[in-house]
Amino acid sequence: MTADDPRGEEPFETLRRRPFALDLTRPLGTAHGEIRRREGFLIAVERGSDTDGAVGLGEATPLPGWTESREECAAALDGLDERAGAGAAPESLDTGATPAARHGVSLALVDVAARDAGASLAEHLSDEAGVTATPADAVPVNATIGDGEPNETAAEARGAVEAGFDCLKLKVGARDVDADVERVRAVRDAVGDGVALRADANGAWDRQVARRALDALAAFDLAYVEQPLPADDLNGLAALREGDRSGQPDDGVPIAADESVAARGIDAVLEADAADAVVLKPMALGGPDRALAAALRARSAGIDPVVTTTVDAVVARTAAVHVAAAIPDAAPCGLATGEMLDEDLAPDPCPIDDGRIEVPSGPGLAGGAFDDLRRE
Ligand SMILES: O=C(O)CCC(=O)c1ccccc1C(=O)O
Ligand SMILES: [Mg+2]
Repeated sequence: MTADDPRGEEPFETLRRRPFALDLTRPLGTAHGEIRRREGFLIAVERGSDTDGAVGLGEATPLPGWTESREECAAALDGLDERAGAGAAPESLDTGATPAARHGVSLALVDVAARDAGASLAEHLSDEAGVTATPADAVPVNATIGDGEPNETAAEARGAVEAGFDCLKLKVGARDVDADVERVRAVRDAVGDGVALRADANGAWDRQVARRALDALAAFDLAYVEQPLPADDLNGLAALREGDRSGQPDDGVPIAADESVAARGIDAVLEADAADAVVLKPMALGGPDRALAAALRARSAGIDPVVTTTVDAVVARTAAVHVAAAIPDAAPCGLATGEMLDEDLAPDPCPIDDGRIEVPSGPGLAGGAFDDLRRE
């Protein structure tokens, strides 16, 4: 949108929201219990006197543990109806307290702004963030494998590699360390050395157990262990990175922070030297703009950003693909979560092929792909 475009001055007067609930095909087993169902709100913003029907689309799909509850999200969105103009909404929503609500509204606004500019969301977000590199046409993704028995876990891993994934993320921490070590061993044996393996403990361990787990898992050449300690234990994460078995820096299993970033913020995680990689969930960080800003801060600190979802519906998943595309040379991202859902809000404009997702060229989220949702 250009400065002399009068539409740019016009507030978004209508903000609509529609609740949805989507079941997972089968529960995703994590150390925090099973994720079975995702409930959220589809958001649409529309200019008051628009004649061209420009509608921006967003999604707020809260997941307690990473974001506010559904009730808190609904209350935050309800509060907006009383304010003048949805355009000011992201600023009036508290990123820390209600990140999913802010995600929903800010995504809808950046979607319509990108559409006005004839740009893809990735192009628009990278322009706004001052990224000079052209967004990627495709992003590499990891397969996500939940908790299960060793043979089940290995079979899923083999299936993912056959489908073209060369990076797998396994949930750990739901059973004792020895059992998880057997699961990781079974997967490594099944897929061989050419596949990158990540493990996600979702904060299940204390410092002593985490040390033991990392020492035992060192044999399997893991790309990283995600959130081995509770979210708030930044000093514990830093200590795990320091005190590996060999005592040699850079010789231990790398550590990724996920819940810590949502709970404490990217700056605190970077300042504490708590991680080698950071897992960024736009839904938990208050929106695609905030997630990209966090990714760029991590990058400039020499820490790898990895964009993932909270098992969101298709609108938020597509937005997360654009965030990943805007990060120069992003590592494999946790964006292959659409297939976990039994049904979705619309057909997926981002199919996964050979471990990669092609980024929709736009405008906005995905050109006309969500036109039915915009009209509802
Ligand atoms: O990162 C991935 O591969 C998929 C996303 C994922 O694992 C996840 C999904 C929902 C809630 C939490 C998490 C997590 O990363 O801990
Ligand atoms: Mg995680």
